[in-house]
Amino acid sequence: MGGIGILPSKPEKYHYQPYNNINNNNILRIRSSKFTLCSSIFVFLAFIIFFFILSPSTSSLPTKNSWGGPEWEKRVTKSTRHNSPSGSPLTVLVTGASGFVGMHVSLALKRRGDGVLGIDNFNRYYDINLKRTRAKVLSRAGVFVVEGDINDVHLLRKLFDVVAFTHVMHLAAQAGVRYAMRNPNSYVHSNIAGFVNLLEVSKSANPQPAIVYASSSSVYGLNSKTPFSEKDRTDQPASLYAATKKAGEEFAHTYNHIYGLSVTGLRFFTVYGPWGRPDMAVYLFTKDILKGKQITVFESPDGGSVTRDFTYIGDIVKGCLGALDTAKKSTGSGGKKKGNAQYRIFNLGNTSPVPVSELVNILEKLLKVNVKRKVVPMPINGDVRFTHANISRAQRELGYMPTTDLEAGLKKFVRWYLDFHSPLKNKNVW
Ligand SMILES: O=C(O)[C@H]1O[C@H](OP(=O)(O)OP(=O)(O)OC[C@H]2O[C@@H](n3ccc(=O)[nH]c3=O)[C@H](O)[C@@H]2O)[C@H](O)[C@@H](O)[C@@H]1O
Repeated sequence: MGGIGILPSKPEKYHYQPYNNINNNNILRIRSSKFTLCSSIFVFLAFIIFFFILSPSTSSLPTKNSWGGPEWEKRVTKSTRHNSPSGSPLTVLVTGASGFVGMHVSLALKRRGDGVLGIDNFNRYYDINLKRTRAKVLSRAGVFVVEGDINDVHLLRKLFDVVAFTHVMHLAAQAGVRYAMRNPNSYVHSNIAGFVNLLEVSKSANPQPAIVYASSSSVYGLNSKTPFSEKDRTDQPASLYAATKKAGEEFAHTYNHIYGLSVTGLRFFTVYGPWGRPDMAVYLFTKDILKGKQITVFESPDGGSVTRDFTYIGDIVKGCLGALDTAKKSTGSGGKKKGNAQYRIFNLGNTSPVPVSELVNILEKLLKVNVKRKVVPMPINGDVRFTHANISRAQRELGYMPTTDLEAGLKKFVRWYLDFHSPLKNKNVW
């Protein structure tokens, strides 16, 4: 893992001691300071080993990092080459490229001829094999995914030295609403520190890229006005995850204001589909239903159903591309603002909330298995009762129009799931 804590957290005072002032007393002091230095190094190493290797709170951090060298640079440059017969192709850095949304967006960009480079830390929050396989699919399409962390300032600077990115599609995050109570630090690390690091490097780049970043429907928290509009309150987060996503939005605004970075935030509403995340309900339920295991379905504290505005990945990809294509250039360069820059935020949802119980009914029908379900009150872990997107702003400004209803989208998911997990499948074909 490279680069954790590379940006200084505390200012330090520099003590200068001239070389020619060294006498015998000083030698004794130097010896004792050597001892202090050695013990400090030992304590420091013990700290590093505990926090970055052994500590369970950082177990989702990547375990290896490898980048640099002429071959690596060649691959970076090749991946960002355009292949577009017309128009003005983009050069996009996609963070979290081996994630669910990251893989789909990277592929879509590459297929239409844009230059795309991915970065992903391949952490172990969920099945690493799924992430590696997504990276293989990308590699076959000509997208190189650099293995590294967005907290690594040296790596990010190097990437901006090698490539003049026009856009950053920032999708890297510690995802999952419920896991945030178990491991809050990993959310702060990725969703706040990592994002700020990326904004820092982007604002200093010349040219500055336009930033499009993933936010979440969870920022609406306890808002009860439906459908959720971008103008509604987002200052009542119900989960630690939501709080870090909201913080990300605030940092994006600050960098837009101070440095002239063009920023666009996309609030995704429970995205599902092929290559989806194993920690999410659609994947989780499918896996357990097929194993004949009982699934747990949450209901609201008053006994009502919990509903979500489930949004199909194909629709989300169109929204992401719409945001990239309409993003205006940043106005600053090399860390200096030269004028006001574009600042936008959009809901990307499906505008038709479905109760989770209905999601289970559809899966039951598609999988042809009688579902054993246990209905329990929603745990107090930050889940919200319902989400429902008002998408008129995205429709107007991005041409965003979701076209996949839950049943059609689940059909595609199930087909992929069965294929991906088929014991007959030769894994090398991915
Ligand atoms: O749209 C969003 O903002 C968020 O959507 C999802 O969060 P969530 O809506 O909780 O998605 P799932 O984990 O797929 O859960 C969907 C629904 O199933 C319910 N569920 C989940 C798991 C379970 O065992 N039982 C159960 O009833 C949840 O309460 C929720 O209502 C993602 O995990 C977040 O990363 C994302 O930011």
